[in-house]
Amino acid sequence: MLVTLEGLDGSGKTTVWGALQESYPDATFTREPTDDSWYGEAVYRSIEDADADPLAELFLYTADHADHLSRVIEPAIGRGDLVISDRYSDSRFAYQGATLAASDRLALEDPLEYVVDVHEPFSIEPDLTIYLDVEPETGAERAGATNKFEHADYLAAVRDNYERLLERDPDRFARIDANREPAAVLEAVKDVLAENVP
Ligand SMILES: Nc1ncnc2c1ncn2[C@@H]1O[C@H](COP(=O)(O)OP(=O)(O)OP(=O)(O)O)[C@@H](O)[C@H]1O
Ligand SMILES: Cc1cn([C@H]2C[C@H](O)[C@@H](COP(=O)(O)O)O2)c(=O)[nH]c1=O
Repeated sequence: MLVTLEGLDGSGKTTVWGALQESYPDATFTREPTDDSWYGEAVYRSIEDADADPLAELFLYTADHADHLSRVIEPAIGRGDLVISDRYSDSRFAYQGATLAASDRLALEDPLEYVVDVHEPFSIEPDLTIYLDVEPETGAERAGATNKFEHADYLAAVRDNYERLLERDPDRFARIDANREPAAVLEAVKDVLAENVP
């Protein structure tokens, strides 16, 4: 079973993901961007480059995802593992959807749908996506505004895209109010997992 954690920068995904490792010691815990491949390294270089080409950046993230799928996710699912990923394809749909919408790089009618279509032929849809919903200002403040994505205006556009994704796929997503204190957020996530993980 593939479970993904999604949300804005500073929503608390990594905090929750770390805490869940105690509750699910046999699960495969993984993340995007990956932190153990040269594809992931290339993505982190792009994140640090304020002038990165938005289309090139989309395909760097997507290359990292393709490698992540074949190297980590598919083998783990093949073994029957529970897989819990800190960010996955919805991050691309929401973030690169917003970046492409703000750029004149491509005249796309619907950038989010374009990014979804790029993934369609090869990616695997999660069974469950836990969306940590936080106000963009709170997310930016918690994240420390250290990179080009961690700004409230941009995160507001990303949040609008997440809302679209929840609307088009309500059965896959569980929304958690992540404006609350960490213990309350973790408790709510554990409840969702207890209801959904066999
Ligand atoms: N519910 C919470 N309330 C207040 N602070 C929180 C909460 N959850 C996490 N934090 C703090 O906010 C900061 C960002 O948390 P975390 O790295 O877990 O977020 P994230 O969603 O993984 O962010 P990013 O996507 O930028 O990596 C950390 O300092 C963390 O301790
Ligand atoms: C997977 C993915 C991530 N991003 C953005 C979101 C963050 O600002 C950075 C790094 O992620 P982290 O969780 O803070 O380590 O990258 C993105 O724009 N698109 C993606 O697909």
